[in-house]
Amino acid sequence: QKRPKNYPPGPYGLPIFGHLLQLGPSPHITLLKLKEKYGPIVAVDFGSYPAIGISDYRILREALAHPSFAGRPNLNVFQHRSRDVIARGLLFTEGRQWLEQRHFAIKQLKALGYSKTSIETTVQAEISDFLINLKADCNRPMSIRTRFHAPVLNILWALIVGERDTTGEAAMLFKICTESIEEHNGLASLCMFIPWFSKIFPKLSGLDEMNKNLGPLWAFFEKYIKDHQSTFIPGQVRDFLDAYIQEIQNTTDPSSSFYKEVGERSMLSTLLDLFFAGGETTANTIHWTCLYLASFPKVQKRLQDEVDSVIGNSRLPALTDEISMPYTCAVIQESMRFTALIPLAIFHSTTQDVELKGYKIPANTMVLMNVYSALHDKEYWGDPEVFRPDRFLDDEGKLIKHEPMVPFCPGKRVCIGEVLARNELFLYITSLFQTFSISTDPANPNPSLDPIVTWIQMPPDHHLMFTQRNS
Ligand code: HEM
Repeated sequence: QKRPKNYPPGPYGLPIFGHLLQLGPSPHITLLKLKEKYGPIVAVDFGSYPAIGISDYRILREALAHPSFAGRPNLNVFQHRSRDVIARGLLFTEGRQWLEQRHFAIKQLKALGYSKTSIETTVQAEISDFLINLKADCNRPMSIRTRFHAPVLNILWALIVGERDTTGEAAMLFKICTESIEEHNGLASLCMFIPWFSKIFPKLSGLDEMNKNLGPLWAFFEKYIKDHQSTFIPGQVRDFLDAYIQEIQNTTDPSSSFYKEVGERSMLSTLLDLFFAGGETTANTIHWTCLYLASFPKVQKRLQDEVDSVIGNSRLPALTDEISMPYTCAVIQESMRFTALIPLAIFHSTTQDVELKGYKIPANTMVLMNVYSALHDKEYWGDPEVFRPDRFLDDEGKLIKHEPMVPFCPGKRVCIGEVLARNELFLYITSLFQTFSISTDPANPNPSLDPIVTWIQMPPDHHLMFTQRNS
């Protein structure tokens, strides 16, 4: 692709690889370093894909709000995942297809109460079961690596297929998929961005295995889809899946993403999107918060004091408590800031030629929204590498809004699960620390807080000890 005259500056790259090797295992950190020499908008090539990285929260907000930056790159893994020649669903699509799937998902999830207090009872029931299970394992160091996945997925499951997944099969299948992404992370990015690499080395690249692992997950979803199709009564929508089936039945426009077979493929991909986007993210944020509070006992004690004085120990935490618990909210905010869970958001792409801060960026340029750079901006935060929830409170103890706080990427592609995630985080964190004190493993009292970087920043494996309070 020919670059326009005032394309953003950037370092020299290698033939074939572009800057993939230079960007290393933590591209968000490398982009921050490149910012010192080239400024906040820097050109880097991801193998065959020209890309720009944006590492300034003001420019990030401007780009995220602009429709020309709301595309997604057309990568082979997204097509494989959709079992089609183009990506389907809503997470990795753009244009009309994305808008249709996004509007539909938001409308239906709203109708099912996902952003309202009506989801509270479902979350509380899930948490109660989760706490009972945890009590059986308390007072000894244990790995919590995948502990939060099943309860978080169950909440989505209840919304989407109308029942809890009591078998734990969904959580297990997701675990296999995420572990294989983790295992093949480096090579997988080579075959994502240098497509012929995966054709020559399908085994080595890990793409084969990742696709193989998706098979049982697809089959699992298909079982539920078939079940719903055979019991669906038109006009009687029980859950998200029913609403989708109804939409497919009502669609007569052959160019719609809900039309017939395309509609069925879109349904499967949208389901996968909701579970991947909603499960891993929320479960890992709860995990990170437990790790931070075990590592910083004074913060934990202050949070527990607030839980004790506002909620006590004779009832379950409720969403109405949030307004009286600014310190707890500040801890959750700081946990999301400190973690920068999705450090480069999900790759964006320009949908047409566009100008940003005087630079010309052609259509189909991949855009790396460096969320990490905003959440760790040294000039703004002063001490971004310190875990300090008080930065979210003013002198009167009220919550402060900060412009660089963009963990959900406000703008055209803002996370559709933000409210659900925030509600879940509040209920999980308050319930956990109402019931338990969490400490580090005496054999490893200062566990590493360095993340394992894949598309998200995962907590390293370590052991924590849960001790029941007021027992
Ligand atoms: C702490 C939890 C969560 C975090 C930090 C988070 C963060 C994000 C981020 C950074 C994006 C990318 C936005 C962009 O591309 O600019 C995103 C997209 C998305 N999230 Fe979340 N998310 C969380 C929970 C959830 C939940 C619970 C759901 C389920 C309903 C969900 C569903 C989605 C979907 C479907 C998208 C794609 C939106 C689109 O491409 O238009 N997320 N999320």
